[in-house]
Amino acid sequence: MQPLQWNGKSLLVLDQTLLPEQEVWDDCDTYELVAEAIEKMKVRGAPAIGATAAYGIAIGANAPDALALDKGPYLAYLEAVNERLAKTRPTAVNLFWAIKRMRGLIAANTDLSVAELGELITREANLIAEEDVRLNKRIGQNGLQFIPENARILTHCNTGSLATFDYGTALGVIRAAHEQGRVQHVYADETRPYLQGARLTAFELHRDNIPVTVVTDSMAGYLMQQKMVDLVIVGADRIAANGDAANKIGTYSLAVLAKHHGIPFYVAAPMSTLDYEMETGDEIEIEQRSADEVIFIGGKRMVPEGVPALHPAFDVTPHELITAIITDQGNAWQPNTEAMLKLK
Ligand SMILES: CSC[C@@H](O)[C@@H](O)C(=O)COP(=O)(O)O
Repeated sequence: MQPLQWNGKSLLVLDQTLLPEQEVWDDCDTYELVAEAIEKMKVRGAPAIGATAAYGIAIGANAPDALALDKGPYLAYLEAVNERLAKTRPTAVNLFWAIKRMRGLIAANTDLSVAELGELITREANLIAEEDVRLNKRIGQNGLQFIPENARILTHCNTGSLATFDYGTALGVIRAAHEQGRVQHVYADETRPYLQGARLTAFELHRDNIPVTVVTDSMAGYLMQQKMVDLVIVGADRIAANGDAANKIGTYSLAVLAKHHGIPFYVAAPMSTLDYEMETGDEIEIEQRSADEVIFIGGKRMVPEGVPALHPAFDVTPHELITAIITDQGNAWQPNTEAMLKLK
């Protein structure tokens, strides 16, 4: 199930905060509405955020008021659109990758008319979305070698169709392995506090008839101890030049547990998630979200009044804990700076 639908003028965004109970599509016809959809996590997952931002820029670039501007003010306005979208979420580098790509396109085509630029930007957004699906399928194929027959797989957060334009990254590998009959079972961590695993991964896999069981995040160690897991595979929001990988909070704990139990731990991501400008994961900004997202579940208070809560939305898994990074360009086995450079 794709999380976005482009109708040529506006972007329909499937509100993932309401899944699995309700399937509500928001019609975002201004770039501000697109920015808010990313901020409120109606659309989430690194590649999906990148594609959404690209469409946000296309919507901004083709707004009637904008098309009425002269070239100079139009270019300045486009930069304001880019800046607004860049402020939505800090950790997933795909957002900044998409904006950088649009900036480059605009800079290389300033000789075009305002209307032509608007059209060019829309075509680029469509290209980014289409490319995403193609790259995810390649990630799926590149990851197949790591999935044994009858694999019992543990995954975290949601890295599927809903987190991309379609197919998925880590879930793309699982999908590809399932197509070959290799998947015995998938355990989906519920992924507190947003429950992307329980609400979204379980929703997607169940719909696609891939056997899935939801476990709470704290059950992972038990599962590994009971020899119920053959491998762990997760996605990433930003991977530094040395292979350190930022992903949904709780990923690091899984990697430590996997190491302790001698279970391979894989990270799957498109090349647009690799940030060679950051030498190590220490440089990655971790989004700090509202404590209320931890304190309340479904509107019900879970923490006594007056007690604070923390909500770092991501953590960084050091490269030493990662067995291989799987990308559309190939895989980095036991990733380090040298292995990561070979992918570039
Ligand atoms: C293919 S998605 C990879 C990551 O973006 C995913 O694992 C993740 O951490 C998503 O976080 P989210 O906060 O739901 O946007």
